[in-house]
Amino acid sequence: MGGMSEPSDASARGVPGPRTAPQHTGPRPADSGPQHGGPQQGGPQQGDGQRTDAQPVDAQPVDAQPVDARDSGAQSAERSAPPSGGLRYVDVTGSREAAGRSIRLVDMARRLPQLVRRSLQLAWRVDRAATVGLLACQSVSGVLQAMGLLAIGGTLTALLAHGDVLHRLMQAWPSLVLLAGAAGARALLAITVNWLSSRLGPLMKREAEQMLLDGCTGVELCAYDEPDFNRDREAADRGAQVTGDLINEGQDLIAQAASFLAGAVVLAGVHPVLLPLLVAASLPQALSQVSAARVRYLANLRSNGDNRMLAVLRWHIYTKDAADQIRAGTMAPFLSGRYRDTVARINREDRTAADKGARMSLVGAVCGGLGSAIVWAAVVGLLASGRISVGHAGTAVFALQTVGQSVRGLVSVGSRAVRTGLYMDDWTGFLDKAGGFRMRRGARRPGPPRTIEIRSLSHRYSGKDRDALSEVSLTLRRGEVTALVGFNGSGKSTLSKLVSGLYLPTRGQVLWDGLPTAEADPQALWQQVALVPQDYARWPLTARENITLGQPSARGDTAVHDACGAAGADEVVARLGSGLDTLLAREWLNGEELSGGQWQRIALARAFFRPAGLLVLDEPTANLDPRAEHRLFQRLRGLARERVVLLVTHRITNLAVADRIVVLDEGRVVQDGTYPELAARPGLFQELLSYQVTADARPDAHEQPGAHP
Ligand SMILES: Nc1ncnc2c1ncn2[C@@H]1O[C@H](COP(=O)(O)OP(=O)(O)OP(=O)(O)O)[C@@H](O)[C@H]1O
Repeated sequence: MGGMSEPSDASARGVPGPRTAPQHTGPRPADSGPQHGGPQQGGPQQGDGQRTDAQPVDAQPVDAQPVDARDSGAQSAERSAPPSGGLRYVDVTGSREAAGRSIRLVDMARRLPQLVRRSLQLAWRVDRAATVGLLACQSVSGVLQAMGLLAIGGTLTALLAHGDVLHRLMQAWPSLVLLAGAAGARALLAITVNWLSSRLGPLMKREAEQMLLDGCTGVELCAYDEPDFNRDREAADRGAQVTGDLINEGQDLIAQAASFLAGAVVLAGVHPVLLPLLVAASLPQALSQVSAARVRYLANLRSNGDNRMLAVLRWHIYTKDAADQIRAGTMAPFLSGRYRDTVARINREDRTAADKGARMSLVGAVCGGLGSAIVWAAVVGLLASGRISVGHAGTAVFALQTVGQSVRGLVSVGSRAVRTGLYMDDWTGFLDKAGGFRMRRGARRPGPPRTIEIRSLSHRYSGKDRDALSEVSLTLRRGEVTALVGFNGSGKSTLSKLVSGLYLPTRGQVLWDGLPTAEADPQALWQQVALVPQDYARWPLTARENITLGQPSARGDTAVHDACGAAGADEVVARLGSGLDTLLAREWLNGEELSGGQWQRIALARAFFRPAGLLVLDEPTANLDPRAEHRLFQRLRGLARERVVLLVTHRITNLAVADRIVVLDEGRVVQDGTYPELAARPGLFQELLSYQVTADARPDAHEQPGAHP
């Protein structure tokens, strides 16, 4: 832990990113609210992904994959972007580009009702009263707008009629009262709509996040080995964050549509030719707006790889994790240079898009101006030919303005809503997809295992062309410590995860007292698992919570102290300012930082605290000092008395504690026996032993480097 780690690809993108990071040392974008050590860069509004009203359609992120993972379907424009020193991100499916190209007027018209429905569904789920209130306010507001426009007509007709001024004013006053009343009521309704929307937006966002979290915790662990799953999960996280915007956009759309309808009804009443004429005249401008939005969107899409690269660079430049290495390695000029080159490419892309968008807007504005001139000419023509009265002409002026504004508003809000809808698609798509990985195992609840039988087990990770484990058969027993040894990549951790039921075997079985892990209730099974993985979590929680994992024992702190004693973590806790109540987080989070070895002791205490029938220790002493390591191995035998213990370690000399040693090589069991047996038998174990003994015993091991010739 604590080494240089890259941000997740979503944290690297220029859009609202995920807030998920398993450990407080891990990277995460800055939009994640209270952070525990993640990057302060990036965040939700980076680079081209800035979501502003002024820029209605922005970047859709592409999906981070190493460049060689690109498939033939990747037709993304990112291919043409110059690589950023080898590593770059590509859209493996090209789906985002396709989605971007689909921003057309007709697609918008098709998608908008769907989006409004979707936003209302989610709103209904979180707050029915507010949803009903919103809809009611919008409907009433639309009706009032139509009444207001009609009242304008009545007022103008009365004021422009023949007769004395007093009489005309007397005729006009009911319409004037209606006009003022409608305007006042609409203003009040607008405030209410605003209030209800701001109440609903955050609720919807949190609900969407909650649904996503539930979706994620309920999937098989193997899902995380699927590139598609990871890509979709991060995209979904961004989608969850924009769900709150959808209510505002949905409301804007409803308001604009109501305003359009009100104006249209009034305009149609003035003269039937005016409405179609106005809509036809507004079309070129609407088309140019949508085209300009598409150009910006696609340009942002082309820069996405570079934007992600910027976030990766920022992460490494900003954070403490790499700060020492940047200094000691004098890397700052190199990293800044790469950052500057990447920024220059993005700027070029932005400028081209801005120029093209401006040209399109200009053409649209000219066409719009011509269209308006035709409509106004029609009004004048109708008035001159006596087909409409002066009062009607006045009404037409206001209605024309209303309809024109709402058409422009519909297009502008529509393109924003369509963009939000694309993000939302990622969210809903993921929730559906998570179903594909959702845990569907049996319902039988295993107790503490007496034996765990691994029967002809093979396992292959997704996308790999060879098995990580092949035809492994062995039996683990309660009261025994079984050690797994072998070279890096020989399959030790994989086997420990299969034994723990975290993975299900591709072939063969893991049987807990005869019950296959695939048929056991996973939650009940994991109640019986105490696991210290190689990369254990450093939860930004109190020391107590770090040990109990939020599941305290009936024995209270006594059980916690016992576990600490067994793990050597009692010394760590004793030095903490507030003992078990100390927050184990970085100082800027008001916590206390621990060293790597101190963390490892806490992780061990966590496992020893758990009343589980299987204890799995994967490299449990990698960070421990020799004394702590020695003590741990001394205690292991006692711990094994009531448990099945599986130990993965490279510390061969400490293996004497194990009842049985299983040697793995390239996913196969090549040796199996006690320490004395294996030490005496030629084979891989002897070889491993010889390296360690030789390294420790080498006379030159303790000499000064300068003493060598
Ligand atoms: N999540 C994964 N997805 C794909 N391949 C994986 C994954 N985890 C491990 N592997 C592959 O499976 C093989 C076995 O890995 P495993 O982690 O089990 O080895 P190990 O013996 O524990 O290694 P080490 O001693 O380095 O910890 C390796 O080739 C590794 O690349």
